Amino acid sequence: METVTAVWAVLAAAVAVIYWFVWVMGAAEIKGKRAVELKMGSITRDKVQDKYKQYWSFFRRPKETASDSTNVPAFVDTFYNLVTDIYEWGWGQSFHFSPSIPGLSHRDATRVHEERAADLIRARPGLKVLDVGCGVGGPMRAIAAHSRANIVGITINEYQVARARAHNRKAGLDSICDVVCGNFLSMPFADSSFDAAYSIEATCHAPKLEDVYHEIYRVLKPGALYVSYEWVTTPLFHADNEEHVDIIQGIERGDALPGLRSHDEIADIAKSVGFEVLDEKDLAKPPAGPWWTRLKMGKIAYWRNHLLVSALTMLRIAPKGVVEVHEMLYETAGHLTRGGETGIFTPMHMILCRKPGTTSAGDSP
Ligand SMILES: C=C(CC[C@@H](C)[C@H]1CC[C@H]2C3=CC[C@H]4[C@H](C)[C@@H](O)CC[C@]4(C)[C@H]3CC[C@]12C)C(C)C
Ligand SMILES: C[S@@+](CC[C@H](N)C(=O)[O-])C[C@H]1O[C@@H](n2cnc3c(N)ncnc32)[C@H](O)[C@@H]1O
Repeated sequence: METVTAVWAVLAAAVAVIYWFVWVMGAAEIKGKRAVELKMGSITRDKVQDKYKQYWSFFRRPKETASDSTNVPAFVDTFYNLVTDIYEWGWGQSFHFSPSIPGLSHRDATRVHEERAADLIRARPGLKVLDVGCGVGGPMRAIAAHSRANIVGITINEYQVARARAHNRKAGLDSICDVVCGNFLSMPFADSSFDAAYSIEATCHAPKLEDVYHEIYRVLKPGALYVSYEWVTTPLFHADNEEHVDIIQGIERGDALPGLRSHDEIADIAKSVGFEVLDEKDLAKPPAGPWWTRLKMGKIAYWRNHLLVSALTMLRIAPKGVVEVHEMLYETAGHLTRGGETGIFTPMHMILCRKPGTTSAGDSP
């Protein structure tokens, strides 16, 4: 009898160990980050909690300084130091949403959404394409592999540059993918130096959309195409509805956004900097499958992750402050899900633009 119990105990322990490695730690094989490797970007271990407090102070600023947007890039940089590793570990190398597609994994649905952007700007071999707000380069690698175009990404966050470059090398795409650290409101690139550009869920961090669109317009060659997936409120949002306002403010606080824009502002802003608008639509609208189910279906996973980050912090493997950041993200996931379910918010309002003029790149198929 004791032997049977012992065998069962050994079997149960083996299953637990396999579960731990396959589900908890093993995710790193696909996503590139293990729970035990959670750092907080370029922030030193002892400064994480202070930086987290500093992040929140942005939302408590007095009214007089709220209109001063010069500190936004620094606040966004702090945010990405805090969240980049958790995003990579818990979501993957592409820091954006995508419509769910029946029969396809999240990974494949993500790739389809990224390839759609590449096809819209007609990315192809020999073109030099700009990725505005590139994160750790998930979209860049998918688009480079799909189109064989040369991609240059820009991100404000130094830590992401290092991560993106390491991933590019590992994927064997470093000969056609490059990443620079810089502010997309004032880019270190010459006028008319790119054949095409895209931005995926990144320009929402700009205090004024016209500033980043103006920069993109400047660095594009005449005739070049630009596509963006924008975070916006939809026509279903009502500013006099308390629940709506609560959801939108929750999204802004948990995602380092200086203020969400309305869907009907985007095309006017693009036109105001000189672009022709070729197409505009909410890619989340049916028949597209809901983008928020991936967030919602993970409740059990969130609790497992919460226990894991708490344990790693207690063991001093992860720095103090990771639990707070993880809790903030958990709350944000709730607000994003409500935004999707109510239909008042979309993270994929697509706008396709063209810089007027003629070029060999943008015009030919
Ligand atoms: C475009 C932006 C980021 C969009 C998404 C990639 C991220 C938004 C919310 C993030 C997450 C929320 C919950 C986390 C969870 C608690 C944790 O256990 C694992 C990671 C999360 C799933 C995390 C992953 C990335 C997001 C979905 C913004 C910033 C403009
Ligand atoms: C949500 S992530 C999306 C990253 C990438 N597009 C993707 O889908 O994986 C937003 C990105 O925009 C970048 N970003 C935000 N503000 C920026 C700024 N002022 N200049 C340059 N990059 C910025 C962030 O550093 C981050 O890489």
